[in-house]
Amino acid sequence: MFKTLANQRVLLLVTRGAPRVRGLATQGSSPSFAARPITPAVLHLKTGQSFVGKAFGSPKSIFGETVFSTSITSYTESMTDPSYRGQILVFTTPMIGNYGVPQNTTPIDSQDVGVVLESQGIQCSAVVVADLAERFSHHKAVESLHSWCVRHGVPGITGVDTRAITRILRDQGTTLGRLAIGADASLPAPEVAEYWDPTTENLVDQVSVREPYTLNPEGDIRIAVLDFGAKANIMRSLVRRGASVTVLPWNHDFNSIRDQFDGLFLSNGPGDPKHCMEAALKLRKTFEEWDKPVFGICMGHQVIGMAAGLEAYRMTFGNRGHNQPVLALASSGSIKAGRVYVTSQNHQYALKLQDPFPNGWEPFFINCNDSSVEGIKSTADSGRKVWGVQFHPESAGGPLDTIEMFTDFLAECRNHKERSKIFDSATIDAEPNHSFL
Ligand SMILES: NC(=O)CC[C@H](N)C(=O)O
Repeated sequence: MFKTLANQRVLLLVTRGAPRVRGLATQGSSPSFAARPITPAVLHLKTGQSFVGKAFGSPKSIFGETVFSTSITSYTESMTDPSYRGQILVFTTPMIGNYGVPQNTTPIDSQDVGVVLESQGIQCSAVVVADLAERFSHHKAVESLHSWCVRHGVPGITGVDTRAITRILRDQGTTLGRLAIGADASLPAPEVAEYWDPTTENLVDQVSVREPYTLNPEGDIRIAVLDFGAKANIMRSLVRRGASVTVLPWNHDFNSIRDQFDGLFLSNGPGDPKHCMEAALKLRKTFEEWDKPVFGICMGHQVIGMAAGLEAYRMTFGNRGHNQPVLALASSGSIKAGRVYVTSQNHQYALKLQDPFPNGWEPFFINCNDSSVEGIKSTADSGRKVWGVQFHPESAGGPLDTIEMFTDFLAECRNHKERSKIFDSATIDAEPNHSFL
């Protein structure tokens, strides 16, 4: 009796659900679906393991660094994050592609950053999914994950056990890989020496903006962004809070123009932070001579740490996902000491927790899973307002637990600007009046 009722309920749900699914199909869903011919693909790891599957996206073979992400949504945002440059991205979520890909352009005006996703195109070298959704459905979707990858020349493999790959990567760490497509898939795995290691290159230089540009020039405060491979949502988060944002190349001589700005922001970016030592040394000079607020995210946080005298190291498999818990060790603005915040992350390197911390600096956040440093800040008595966080407060995708850190940063920039105005007028008033001499 119970069984029959339960079955009826299931049937009811199915029939009730059907018209809604048909309704959606008229907009933003797969056009007429035709099965693609099967192209073989193999993912080889430098350590000797190989995984056989089916190709999708661009039919070309590539090398890269194989990493895994535990995020369950936002494959479009992750794939356009410049920090994934040079990486073969394995999604642990079994089915990827269900909601397709949106149009990635917005009308460019001074308030907008010109893209809907995190950059103009796909940044990772390849994607690895257990089960590619060939059909998609979303009101904003204009194409499938497969066709988007074809347009951007990015290959993918599906039909492989991403749990098995992830367990290998968790045990042995992020590993160099080769995705072999089509005829290449029947060739033997490459020799160990053939694997290309993207971290030997300065990837930041490949993704950073070439020429400075300004968004929202009417903003009440001027923020300079050093672009190490910035996600678009960082610029959106600053512009939406009223700031004028000038994006500069990662190695720009900020010190020569710093007086035009009310604050400095250092973005995320791909690869090994040691390639950004030049920026860290310039920033050290900034800290010595300029007391306006500075905020950095991910690579930006690592550069702040190196400028402060901390060391960056390579983690075993890094943290990539949208569910990383971090514990705040200090209070600052919207952040309260003792609280745990769930964060979005994508990094392979971290700052070393050293004891004692350099003078004028303190740990700000710590990762609840692996105790890695998740943030640093200048101490209250340092005379500076500087924060660096390893996670992404702007998320895209991921939780918005720490989004108010942008408000905190801009509030400090506005405070500093106001204080300097008062100080400047007080200085002018206090100047001796020589007119009677
Ligand atoms: N998202 C980032 O900025 C990453 C920083 C650096 N490339 C790392 O992997 O640690």
